[in-house]
Amino acid sequence: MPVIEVRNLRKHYGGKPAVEDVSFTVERGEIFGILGPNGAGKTTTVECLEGLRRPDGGAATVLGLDPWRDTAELRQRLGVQLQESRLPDKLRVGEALELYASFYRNPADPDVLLEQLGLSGRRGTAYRKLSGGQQQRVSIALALIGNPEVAVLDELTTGLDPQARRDTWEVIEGIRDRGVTILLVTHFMAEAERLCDRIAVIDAGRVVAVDTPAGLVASVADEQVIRFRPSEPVPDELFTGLPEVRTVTRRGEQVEVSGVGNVLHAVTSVLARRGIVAGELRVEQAGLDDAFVALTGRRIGQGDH
Ligand SMILES: Nc1ncnc2c1ncn2[C@@H]1O[C@H](COP(=O)(O)OP(=O)(O)OP(=O)(O)O)[C@@H](O)[C@H]1O
Repeated sequence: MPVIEVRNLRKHYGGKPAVEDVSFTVERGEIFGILGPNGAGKTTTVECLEGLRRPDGGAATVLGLDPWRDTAELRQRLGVQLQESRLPDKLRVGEALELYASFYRNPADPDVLLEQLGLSGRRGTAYRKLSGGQQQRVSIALALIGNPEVAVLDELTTGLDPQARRDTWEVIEGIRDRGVTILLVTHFMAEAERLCDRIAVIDAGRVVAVDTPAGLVASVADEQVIRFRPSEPVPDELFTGLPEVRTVTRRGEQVEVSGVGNVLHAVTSVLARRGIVAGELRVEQAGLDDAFVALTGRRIGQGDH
């Protein structure tokens, strides 16, 4: 039996759709990613799984339980890291863990958990005195203090520097190795690619693909991405009219053209005819980032390189 099963989930806020049609299943021991741009409906989906919101349509079960009806039972078995979870500034790390442990039937040993998360020296430190990465690890510890079978981690590494982010990824892999199934909400491509066994790509309240990171990349494997800085402004239409071109995106002055076949020749020819020089020209095979653009027509995870 899957650990999480979501079928045609739907949730509207005041008539406005947040989740239109979301279906996926998560198997025991997986790190399953929900990837999508801001406002895609990721948080609403996981809030339905946590019993915090009642779906308007469809069905969801977690560990065979109905999150809305069996909330009390589910809370004992599901760990939740809240988005931007904040604790009272003066609360010490050890106190926070003891407090949260008291909510559970069968809590983890706070000292063991702090050791596993590299926080054993911080037991007596006030929450506000911790670095961003340490605060994040405390919020992960709080999600795990009830010894959950499933943990939902929402925007795990948002706001962390690259080193703290990599350290956190190692922590998550360690938790999975202990047998905890993890549902990871993210808009960072590198995070999804590195950590997730499978990913549901969500856009505008709908699942547009569910696959392994490699499978998602393979779906655009014949695609190339050309990046360059034109010597003068060029309109998108110059490229979008070419049969080889799929998408045109811009990052500041840089133009990114993705396409298939001999797209490089097509792009450089059209530029040459106009006497435009393509500075800093680079050609790359498609990655998860590009698979996402191909699936949704949009780019997310900027700055995540
Ligand atoms: N309580 C609410 N009341 C009304 N609208 C809401 C509420 N919560 C979310 N929304 C809207 O529902 C849509 C989906 O939001 P949701 O937070 O689920 O997306 P998300 O993918 O998690 O985005 P983010 O990455 O920004 O958290 C958005 O358009 C959002 O503005």
